[in-house]
Amino acid sequence: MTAPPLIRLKGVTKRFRDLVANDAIDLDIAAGEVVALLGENGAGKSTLMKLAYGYLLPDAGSIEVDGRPQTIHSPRDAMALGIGMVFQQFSLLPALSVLENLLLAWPRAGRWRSGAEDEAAMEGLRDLAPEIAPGTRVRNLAVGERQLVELAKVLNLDARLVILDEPTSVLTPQEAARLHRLVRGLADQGRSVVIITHKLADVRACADRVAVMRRGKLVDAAAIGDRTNDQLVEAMVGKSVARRGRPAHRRLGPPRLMLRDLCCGGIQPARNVDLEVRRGEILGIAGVAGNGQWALAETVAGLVPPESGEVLLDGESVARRSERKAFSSPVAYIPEEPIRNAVVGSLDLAGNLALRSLATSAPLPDPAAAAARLEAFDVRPPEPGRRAATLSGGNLQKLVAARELGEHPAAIVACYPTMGLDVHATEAILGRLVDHASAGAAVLWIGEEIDDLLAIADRIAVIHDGRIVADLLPGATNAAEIGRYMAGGQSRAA
Ligand SMILES: Nc1ncnc2c1ncn2[C@@H]1O[C@H](COP(=O)(O)OP(=O)(O)OP(=O)(O)O)[C@@H](O)[C@H]1O
Repeated sequence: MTAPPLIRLKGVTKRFRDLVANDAIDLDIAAGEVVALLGENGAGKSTLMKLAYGYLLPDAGSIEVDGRPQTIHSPRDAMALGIGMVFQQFSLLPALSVLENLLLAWPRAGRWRSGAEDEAAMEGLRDLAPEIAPGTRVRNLAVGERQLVELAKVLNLDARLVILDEPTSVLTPQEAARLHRLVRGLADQGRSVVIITHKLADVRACADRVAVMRRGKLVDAAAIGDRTNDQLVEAMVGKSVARRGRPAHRRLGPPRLMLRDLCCGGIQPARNVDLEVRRGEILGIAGVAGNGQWALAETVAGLVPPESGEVLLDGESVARRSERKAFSSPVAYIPEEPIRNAVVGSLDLAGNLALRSLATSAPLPDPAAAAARLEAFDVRPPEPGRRAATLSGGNLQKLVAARELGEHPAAIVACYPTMGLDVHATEAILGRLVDHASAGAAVLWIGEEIDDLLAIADRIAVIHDGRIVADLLPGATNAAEIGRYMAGGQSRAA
């Protein structure tokens, strides 16, 4: 007799009012198996895994663990069954140290804290990331490091099934490779992993099997060796996606956005940045997260005043000098983690589109215009009156793009604008950046995918430790060279 799967979802359905987020899904996950869960934004992946994790309850269908029916009422129930989940938004407390965060979730905590307990709580993390010191405050960790702490927290709960929700969207290529090895290591120990991802590289590197969702339904499930990448993309979006490259004959005009000896403060500052972005140019900035990109972007976008130096747009200073100016900056801005930094979850979609107008007392766009904007950016569902917090992660990202890229900005600062987006939406957003540049905008694009930067940016600057260490032409460099500059290996001025 064959052993039952670790978890079996049978006819699982979840509705949010009239929206069927999961429609009679059947899915088995065996012990020791890595399943990649794919699907376009809003397909229902996170919802399905939240059902397995007891964060949501199904409206119909059943869940079996080790062959026994279970009602998983809460994450606590899930953890008792050996099911753990690492979310897109982390649940660590930034003001506490790494060790304190691990102890807070430590299931075998005694009445009094002991050195032995500290050691045991840290043991898992030591295997994952020996370089992370227990006393470091979480707020001082790079985002990739935070994710490893979060993962250690889940593994400390003796999880037999680890669910990872888009774990590599914020990681550098090197960190992603480490995570892939780690996932394979977990499978070798007999643990199961579900990895929700938009990246086919993740699927190829570590999955045994793929399951593809589309509009709430499971549309394909197969061994990884039985599907090509083209087949997977087609299963996800229903049609093949044409890649757009750099337009061959774009004319670059005079410098439009100029950063002059710009110094930006903060925990990860940027120092003495001199950059020019010409009219019609897309300047890509590559770098490992936490090397000053955040400070640079917030300063250029006019949210934070510079420590020194200048930001000029068409010769005029756009650096923040007053509170009021922060909202009236002419620079369109997609910040890092837009879900946390650029959306008001309790406001409806129309309100979020109008945030700049609300802040500057400009007239509000009418509801029909808001609906048209949501349609144009493929925000699903495109309902202006819907509360933003009910959108999927990728659709929230599209909402911010719809606000910032919907008009005709003279300059754009876009931080990781395609993070968490499916292939289709990624192409749409990159296409918008190209179109704005073609119309004369100066685009500063802080990117996560080196291949995308190489394919689309006109120039790539690399930031390391707050300084621009290289200024490269895509035709004269490659991913390996950029990776070396990102790691601080060398420096080269343009
Ligand atoms: N709490 C909620 N209330 C109302 N609708 C919701 C809620 N949570 C999710 N939805 C809707 O359910 C659908 C599926 O969302 P889900 O987050 O599962 O998608 P996803 O495939 O994980 O997307 P992404 O790749 O963008 O993260 C979306 O249309 C979303 O707007």
